[in-house]
Amino acid sequence: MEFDLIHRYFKTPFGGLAQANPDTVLFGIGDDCATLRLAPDFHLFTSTDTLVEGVHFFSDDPPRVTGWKALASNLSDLAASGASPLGFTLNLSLPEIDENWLAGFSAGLLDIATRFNCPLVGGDTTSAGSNPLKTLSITVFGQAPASHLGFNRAHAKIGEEVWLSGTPGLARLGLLLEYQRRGRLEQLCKGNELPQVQALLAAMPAQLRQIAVSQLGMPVPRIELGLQLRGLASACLDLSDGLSGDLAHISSASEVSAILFQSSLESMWRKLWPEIDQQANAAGLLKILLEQTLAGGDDFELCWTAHPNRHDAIQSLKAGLHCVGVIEPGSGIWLQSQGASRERVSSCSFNHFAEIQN
Ligand SMILES: Nc1ncnc2c1ncn2[C@@H]1O[C@H](COP(=O)(O)OP(=O)(O)OP(=O)(O)O)[C@@H](O)[C@H]1O
Ligand SMILES: Cc1ncc(C[n+]2csc(CCOP(=O)(O)O)c2C)c(N)n1
Ligand SMILES: [Mg+2]
Repeated sequence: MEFDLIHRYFKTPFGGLAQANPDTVLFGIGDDCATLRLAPDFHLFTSTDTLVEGVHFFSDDPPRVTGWKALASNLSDLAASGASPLGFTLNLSLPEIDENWLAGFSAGLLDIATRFNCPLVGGDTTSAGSNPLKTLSITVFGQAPASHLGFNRAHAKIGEEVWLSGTPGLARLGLLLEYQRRGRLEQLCKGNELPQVQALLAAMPAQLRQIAVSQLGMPVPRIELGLQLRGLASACLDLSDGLSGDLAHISSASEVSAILFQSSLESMWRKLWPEIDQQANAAGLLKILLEQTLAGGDDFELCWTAHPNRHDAIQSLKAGLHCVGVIEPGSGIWLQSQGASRERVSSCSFNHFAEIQN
């Protein structure tokens, strides 16, 4: 039965993509192992990520969106390492055969796989047993020249600048909107945070709401940017848990502190939401926006450090890159306000064993 499924939903399209990459995929779906060829003098990069229904995606999410996001979150790890995609494997654990879901899921997966030239080369399909929820695991493979050793989290140095791509925090707004749409917003907001978050969501222009929901469901992994940052960035990671939690990985591995400038984070938001200053309580809205940016999650944007003499080269790579902070001696993450006072930011990574789920 599962052989039939694999053929119908996964082998045909991805077999096609694998055939389009004969120099890379020597053997794809159908054998005990897939065989991938690295370019001469290239290193293999690999990363794995699991999506669990109800934890990483909603049960009623369009399956196309779930298919896209499953591979996007893995490609984002390659991007953060400055590696280019070679292929991926997919492990599916399903409570039942839902043909509609499988058709949508494989369409979303094919879409992003084609866009990033990353063929499906193998996997495993099992029943979820008595577990009623779907679990999707992807392992992605990529390569980079041996001269590029990735961007080690321990390589941030004092005096370097802290950069962000896109607008971290946007996916968190998307998540808040999706919880609100399902009448479950209070599950994401602690204590008296709820009315402030409701005010923020109510003030968002319709177009920004759409962008936020799309950033949550269909993030675009920053593969090209990761390649461009080779030789420019020192430490780099992708933001999956949230800016404060993920940047804390760099500060603790590099034994430094990271100072984020409130004014730079606010200008980042003003570019996307220029009308915010016309709102009655603009300062209050910006404050909540910054809290969501720091606590965030699901952004799949890149965060990196680089020597200031690389500033112009980085700024000219593309639009939408923001220099938002600096690396200093010390430890932890700090938010520096306009008045020069500094507050330590408590790192609030997504905690799988604490957050309220379904
Ligand atoms: N069960 C495990 N066994 C071995 N290593 C693990 C396990 N879980 C996580 N790791 C490793 O721990 C490190 C941090 O894992 P984590 O999943 O937080 O990665 P990340 O890149 O920071 O986040 P994300 O995967 O969401 O992008 C990674 O190097 C990962 O390979
Ligand atoms: C339905 C639903 N509820 C909550 C969230 C938020 N969320 C789940 S896992 C995670 C961090 C990264 O996980 P990991 O560390 O496993 O990569 C975040 C921010 C979501 N995406 N969907
Ligand atoms: Mg990562």
